[in-house]
Amino acid sequence: MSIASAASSATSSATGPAATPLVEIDKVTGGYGGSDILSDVELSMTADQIVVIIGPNGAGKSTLMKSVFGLVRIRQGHIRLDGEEITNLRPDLVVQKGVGYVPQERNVFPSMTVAENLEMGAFLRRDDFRPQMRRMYDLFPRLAERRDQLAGSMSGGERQMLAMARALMLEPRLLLLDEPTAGLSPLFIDQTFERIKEINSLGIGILMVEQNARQALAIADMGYVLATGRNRYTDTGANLLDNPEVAEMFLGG
Ligand SMILES: Nc1ncnc2c1ncn2[C@@H]1O[C@H](COP(=O)(O)OP(=O)(O)OP(=O)(O)O)[C@@H](O)[C@H]1O
Repeated sequence: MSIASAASSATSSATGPAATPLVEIDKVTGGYGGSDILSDVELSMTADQIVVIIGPNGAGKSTLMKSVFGLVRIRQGHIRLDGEEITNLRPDLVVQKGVGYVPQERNVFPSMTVAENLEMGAFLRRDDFRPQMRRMYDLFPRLAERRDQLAGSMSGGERQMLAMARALMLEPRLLLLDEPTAGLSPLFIDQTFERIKEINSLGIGILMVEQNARQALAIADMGYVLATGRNRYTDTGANLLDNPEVAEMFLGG
């Protein structure tokens, strides 16, 4: 499916009378090995939304993202993608269902060029992926300029762009971003949030964890505050920014 057709189907499903959520995390409890990190966590979003997860260090934000991607053992509860059960599905199968995941670190192949990284991102495609590659170069002109440069020699911000573009090569309907602005300069942070809005406007749902919580909530349709593996606050991004308790406890006053 092209990005354009993904956009139109996402828009119609999100605005239809009984829109199925793109992602539904339904009372999920789970973690690593025998110990639970997440307890009864709930989250729901549609394909037209940007949803941000914030919370203190160790709250389980990355674990929640990983649980959608099949990297965490879910002991109780369900995760559904467009109504289809994906609870504990293997990551390679989650990718096939249309989920892209950009982890916080080690998200590009440093010894490969930009172009080779994008080709690697298209590994599951049987069709001609070059049109999508051109779309990525349009979306991230910086990558086009540096297509023959080794990813390992690029700046942090450029690597983040490449990691996002690589995840988009399979034209996912959901993009999971774990701290996409971590370690970036203010200019790159602004640019990254702009790109994220642009990707979302193509009909791709964005679920992201962010430490730059104020800026992330400012572009978010919904925000989820997690603390000690549980839902603490759930509201629109704007309302969370306006909530004095949230500001004091989770946004640094
Ligand atoms: N692979 C793992 N095996 C065991 N425990 C883990 C693993 N990854 C994370 N944890 C633990 O799970 C808890 C939640 O970690 P997680 O990375 O989800 O938190 P977070 O909210 O994303 O934190 P931060 O903001 O610091 O990145 C922490 O106590 C962490 O030590």
